Amino acid sequence: AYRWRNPSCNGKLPPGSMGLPLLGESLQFFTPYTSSDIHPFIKQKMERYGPIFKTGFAGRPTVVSADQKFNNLIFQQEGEMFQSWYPDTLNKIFGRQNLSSLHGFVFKYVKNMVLHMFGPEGLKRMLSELEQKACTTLQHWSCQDTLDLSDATKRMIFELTAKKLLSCDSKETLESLMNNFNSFMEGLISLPLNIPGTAYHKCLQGRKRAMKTLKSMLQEKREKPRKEVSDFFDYVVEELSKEGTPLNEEMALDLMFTLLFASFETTSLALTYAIKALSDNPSVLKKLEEEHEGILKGREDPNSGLTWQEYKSMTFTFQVINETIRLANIVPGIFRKTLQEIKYGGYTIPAGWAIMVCPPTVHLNPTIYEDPLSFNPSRWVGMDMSPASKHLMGFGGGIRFCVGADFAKVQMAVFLHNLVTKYRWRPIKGGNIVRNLGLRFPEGFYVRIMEKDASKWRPIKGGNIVRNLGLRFPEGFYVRIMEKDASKTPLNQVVNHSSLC
Ligand code: HEM
Repeated sequence: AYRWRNPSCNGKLPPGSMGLPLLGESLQFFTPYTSSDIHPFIKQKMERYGPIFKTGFAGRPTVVSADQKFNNLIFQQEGEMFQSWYPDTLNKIFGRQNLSSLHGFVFKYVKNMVLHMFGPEGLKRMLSELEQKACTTLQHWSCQDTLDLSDATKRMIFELTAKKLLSCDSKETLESLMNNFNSFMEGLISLPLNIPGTAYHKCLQGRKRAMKTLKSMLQEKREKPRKEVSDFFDYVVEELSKEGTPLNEEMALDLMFTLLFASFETTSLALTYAIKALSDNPSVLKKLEEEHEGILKGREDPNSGLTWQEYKSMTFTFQVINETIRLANIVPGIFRKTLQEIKYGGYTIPAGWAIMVCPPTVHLNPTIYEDPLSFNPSRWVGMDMSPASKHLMGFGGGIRFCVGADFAKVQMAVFLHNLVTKYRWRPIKGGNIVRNLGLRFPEGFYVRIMEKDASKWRPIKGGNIVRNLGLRFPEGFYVRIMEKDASKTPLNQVVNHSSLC
């Protein structure tokens, strides 16, 4: 305990406290919180010790950095002074392979995949596939009375990613893979107690089952390799068949699992956050709608799909995405370990210590972003929009910068384009909507999102009700009010609001 609390060092260690032996201050760090602000634990420590402080995290002495210059040094010196590192519990969960050792493959293969998809023909196909997925998903969503946005987005991105990575179309396989990933995610940040019933146990079981599915898919692919490489799994199979390749089957499976994990949870969270932020900020939504309506108006053929030029012209959309990445803080901590003794800012950090770069401390710093907690995409006008700028590290930085960043942005932009040009929605939570609407609908009524030409539905006419409802539907939109048991209400039997008041 003494040695844990007083680590040896050839100089002055950053200030801070180490917490309990081994456990350190992990529990405080993982305390859930509901605000969009910096984690209260980090905030408290920064106020007390400044932007660089020491703590104990996941069994390791750790230095947390909220210092911009130090963050840059950490990203730029990857492989020299610092190296990617994940807490040991994560390595255990992810299998025997250290995730870091997969970096070379990840980089090469994801680059290949992206190049393949984003080549001259690939690009067109990619946009059309993404748009098709957005259209079918939104159609499905609009047929439901209400939906949990976070779950629904997750499902959509998972299906899309599984298709691009594995060409997996089978509903059952997707369902089972997704369930296993969900179990995995739920226990990823939990106490490592491998006893049946615990979240950690479910997490390990989820991973085990998902790996089994991936293994049988890989075997199938190896038995019947395709002539043309069309998904990411094909690249892996091709590489496995090469003589002298350092990639083995176990690493390949770890890689597939990691990629599914790295891409679906992050992108779906970002999209959910964007839609929520748009709902909460009507003026931003209006501006976004205008940009996308403009794209539709500028088309010669109104039925043609999105083109790359159109995508590139989405200036405001990119600002919305940047603002989302800044505020959503999807990856709240990026981990490294020191390969040698580091001297910085008068402090000495011994070799072998963990370093945690904390992006929210930069993203929510009021000296960089005025009124940092407000969702204001226009703040990006004239700012460095590159996703790897020193003020935006949602996708990391340096050589480990997220290889899927461009892919994630295209997915988000295409989905938002289809959402704002064809649909309207309203956030509801339980019976709240009844009170929020300002009308006296009985508790339990729902408002449904509709396609613009819902002409068969009985209209509650005029802009008045729209304004009264606090909804921002343009004139001529229809609102369908349904009884709770909407499944039994025939489409043409719509309740007029006046009869409910
Ligand atoms: C909004 C969506 C996303 C966010 C916020 C995000 C965030 C990040 C961050 C912060 C890193 C740096 C990790 C580090 O330095 O240790 C990273 C790396 C990475 N991301 Fe993403 N990511 C997103 C989407 C994706 C997608 C769609 C893919 C796959 C197609 C992907 C695959 C990867 C990979 C392979 C790495 C490199 C891991 C390594 O080199 O160790 N990510 N991502």
